[in-house]
Amino acid sequence: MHAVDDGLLRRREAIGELGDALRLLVENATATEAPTEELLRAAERIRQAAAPLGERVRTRFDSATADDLIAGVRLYNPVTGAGSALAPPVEIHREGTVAIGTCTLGLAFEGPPSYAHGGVSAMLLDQMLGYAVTHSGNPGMTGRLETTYRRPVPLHTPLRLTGEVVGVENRRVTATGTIACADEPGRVLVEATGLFIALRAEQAQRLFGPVLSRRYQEPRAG
Ligand SMILES: CCCCCCCCCCCCCC(=O)SCCNC(=O)CCNC(=O)[C@H](O)C(C)(C)COP(=O)(O)OP(=O)(O)OC[C@H]1O[C@@H](n2cnc3c(N)ncnc32)[C@H](O)[C@@H]1OP(=O)(O)O
Repeated sequence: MHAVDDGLLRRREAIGELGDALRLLVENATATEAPTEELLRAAERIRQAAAPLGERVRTRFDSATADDLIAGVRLYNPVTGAGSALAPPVEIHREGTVAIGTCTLGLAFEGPPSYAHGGVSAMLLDQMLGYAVTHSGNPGMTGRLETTYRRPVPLHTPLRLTGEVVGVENRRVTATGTIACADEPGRVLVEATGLFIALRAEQAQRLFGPVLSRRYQEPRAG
């Protein structure tokens, strides 16, 4: 169990506030039919708001200070992260061995008119399967993801997602998942089967060693 001090808690709440504001901005900017001049004024105001946030930033090799990689706290995950403008965000909990996710997709996720983009559905399912795989105690990276689109996924409609591990064979973990409307969970819209590969120690070190050692071994410049 990791202790979370008040400062960190407050920062995480602030990141969630900013994420909410960004998601509202993205949805309104996608849905807007405001006059053209208003679009130009908004663009200028948004650039002004973005500037101070860009004054002190991290590189791809620095995890966010509010994250906890060991405990799996990832505030900018593009599917679940409270701080991500890209995330619906999906809320995930577990019911037995099954991961259950809930979200509603806005117009920013549109592919075919009024329905979700197929790549968005694949991203959500990759996350659901990855979550189930991680919590099964056999974490790995996605090696293959096969997605079957049975029916289009409606926007502005509460969705129910699932993810579940169905097989473990040495370093290969197979998981399946679904997307359905929350009010009709038995009617599958999209389903996926994924193969996740547990990393060898040497692979994990090569891929994630630099980020982990910068975060957990080297003192950070204040
Ligand atoms: C508490 C925390 C909670 C937090 C929750 C977090 C949720 C996280 C959610 C995250 C969700 C998002 C998740 C993401 O988005 S993960 C990001 C997307 N995935 C990647 O970027 C992975 C890129 N690929 C690689 O890095 C390597 O190819 C990997 C590591 C996957 C395998 O490495 P490598 O290529 O060196 O393989 P190996 O030599 O070790 O072979 C191992 C075994 O696997 C078999 N094999 C390999 N590839 C495939 C394949 N494609 N199909 C079929 N089989 C395959 C292979 O034959 C061998 O089998 P066997 O001969 O032993 O039988």
